[in-house]
Amino acid sequence: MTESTPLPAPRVAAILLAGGTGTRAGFDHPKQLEPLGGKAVLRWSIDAFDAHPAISLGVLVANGDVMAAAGDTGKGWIYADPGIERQQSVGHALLALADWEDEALVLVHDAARPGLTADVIDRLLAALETAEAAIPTLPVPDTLVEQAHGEAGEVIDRSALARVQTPQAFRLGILRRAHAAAVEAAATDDAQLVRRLGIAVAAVPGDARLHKLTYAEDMAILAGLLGTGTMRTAVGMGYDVHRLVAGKPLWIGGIEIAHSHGLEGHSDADVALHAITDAILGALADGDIGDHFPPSDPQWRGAASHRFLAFAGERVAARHGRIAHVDLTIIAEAPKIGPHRVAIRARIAEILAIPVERVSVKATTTERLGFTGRREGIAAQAVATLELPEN
Ligand SMILES: Nc1ccn([C@@H]2O[C@H](COP(=O)(O)OP(=O)(O)OP(=O)(O)O)[C@@H](O)[C@H]2O)c(=O)n1
Ligand SMILES: C[C@](O)(CO)[C@H](O)COP(=O)(O)O
Repeated sequence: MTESTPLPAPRVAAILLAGGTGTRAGFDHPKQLEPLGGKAVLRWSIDAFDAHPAISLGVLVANGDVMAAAGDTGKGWIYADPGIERQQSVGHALLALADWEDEALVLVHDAARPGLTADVIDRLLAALETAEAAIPTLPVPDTLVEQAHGEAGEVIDRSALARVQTPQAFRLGILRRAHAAAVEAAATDDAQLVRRLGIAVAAVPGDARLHKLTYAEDMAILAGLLGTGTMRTAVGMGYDVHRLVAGKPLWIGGIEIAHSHGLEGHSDADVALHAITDAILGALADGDIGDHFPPSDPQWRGAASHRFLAFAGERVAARHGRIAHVDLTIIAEAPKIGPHRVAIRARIAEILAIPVERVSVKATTTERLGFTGRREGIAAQAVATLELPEN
């Protein structure tokens, strides 16, 4: 009787799909390049595969710009051009693995899922000891209903459903067959194609951290899940002055106040909104109001200043930050601000799309001293407190 020798462990390749445009995320660059915790989203998966001892080769499917931004890769990586759809991108990666044996194993992963862990890879590879294909899944936490024309219909039994993540793990020969058979038939993932061959797909527990970046708001979820969501507090201050002249409308804090004089300026001269705009830009270290809306530019002549403030608020949102608080002090001998304070608070909160509780409006005189005391002008000071992601 001859003693049987154990078969050598199959080679394992990783296919990392970073060939999409990220249309739904709406960034001005592919979503896989969005920074997360100090590195691009796709870099998280590269690093996770690099760190896993079982994986001997990676295939990065990406165009030249994305590849360049991915930076240096550790263990062997080769590259493949993206296809029009995800399925074609996988097809290109399989061609890049043409000299690999059918018995090898392959993990197909979305670069848009940065929270890849060694545990998930281990579970998938363990499942391939007895199955030809394996995917990570998670239970469905919400009640599910059919819905049409804004009306909820029948409840769907969620105990029979699961959410499918990536990486998806396959015996390479099986994945090749599945893709060859599916040239005419699209599928949203690779496991579907394998099931169409009549081959069973094992389900292993997925991981909440494998949440997919699909929409811009997924970045905040990922930051929380991956522990990169540490925020820093940034404080900015703004100060502005405008001259009072007779017979002009007076705009302060986004509302018009009846008064004998109004403020003079290139725009509507809303001194309060200008101060807050500068405070927010200051906290962002993003220049000042004049950099973004130069007085020399005729398009801002007479402009309503709520546009400047809304712009500053949008800059905060674009950085995935939030406005924690705005504190405004208006310095005027006249008119009295007190009667208008509630309306000004509400208007500022509305422009910035934040709760009114995060807006403070105060007013003071300078006891008839100085230019404000002589009613020659009105000044405003503002302090903005922002919470911004560390990265
Ligand atoms: N032609 C494509 C399309 C998608 N992908 C990749 O497949 C993964 C999942 O696709 P999806 O989330 O749909 O990404 P996008 O196609 O970029 O997103 P969108 O549909 O919003 O444009 C992503 O990592 C994406 O980069 C790819 O490699 N090649
Ligand atoms: C592959 C996938 O991530 C599994 O859940 C998913 O099907 C991709 O879907 P998308 O609509 O192409 O983002």
